Amino acid sequence: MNHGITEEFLDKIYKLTKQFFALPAEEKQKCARETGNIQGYGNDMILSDNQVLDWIDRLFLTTYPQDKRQLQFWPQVPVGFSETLHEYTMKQRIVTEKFFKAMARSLELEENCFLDMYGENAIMNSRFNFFPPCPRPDKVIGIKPHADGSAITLLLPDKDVEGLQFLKDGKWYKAPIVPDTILINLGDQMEIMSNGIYKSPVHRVVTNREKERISVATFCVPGPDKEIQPANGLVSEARPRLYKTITKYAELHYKYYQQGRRTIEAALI
Ligand SMILES: O=C(O)CCC(=O)C(=O)O
Ligand SMILES: [Fe+2]
Repeated sequence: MNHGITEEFLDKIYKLTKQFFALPAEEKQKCARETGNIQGYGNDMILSDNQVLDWIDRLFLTTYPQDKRQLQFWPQVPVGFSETLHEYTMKQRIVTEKFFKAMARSLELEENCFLDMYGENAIMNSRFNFFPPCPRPDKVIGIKPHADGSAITLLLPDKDVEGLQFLKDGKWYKAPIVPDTILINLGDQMEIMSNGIYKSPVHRVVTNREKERISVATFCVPGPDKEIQPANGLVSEARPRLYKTITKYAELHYKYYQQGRRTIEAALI
């Protein structure tokens, strides 16, 4: 996609992410998540005793709106990390707006139709993922199968190491590596707004024995005050409404994810 973010800039994010995860543990711990808080650095959150943990370390930061930032979790090292993340966030805002408008036009809807539902108070969360080499890739997964709970996700997958796979017709397909490209993944809330015309794909990340892998996913989530529902123009007798009106979907999503269930089922009429 022609997103107006240069390859050099994406490369900078890629390098800073690698540098952050390469820091000694005690340095990363300065950004450590506190119990009950999703923001910060840590491994997979534990919600139940029988949960199978994902093979992953991550740094999760709310980047937008700016007053939702918890800057105590933003790394001081590597130098430039926080400034670059701020810059990336502002660039991503522009991409998001263009994308929602293009999606509306593609369905012959009024241009701001999705953007209005997404809202002025929409939230952006950036998750920096690190998958260490895994001695048992046959047994352990990096991120369990899921569809994103966002409206859309801007994803920067690793430039060199594969791992991301998409499910189609019961089979897993590898996402090809395309360096310095933002992959826009549709989340469940886009599926709902489009009344199921666009689907949020199920995907997972597999581990490998030799190489570490990183990725940066920015989840673009409608404002907590917003009601998300199929756009009026996409509901007709021929195509009845498929989804309920939902709010705060992202909160529900995490619980469903850890139980290995698809959240979208909760939204189906
Ligand atoms: O690591 C990747 O390529 C995908 C990450 C992902 O699916 C997620 O963070 O939701
Ligand atoms: Fe995902």
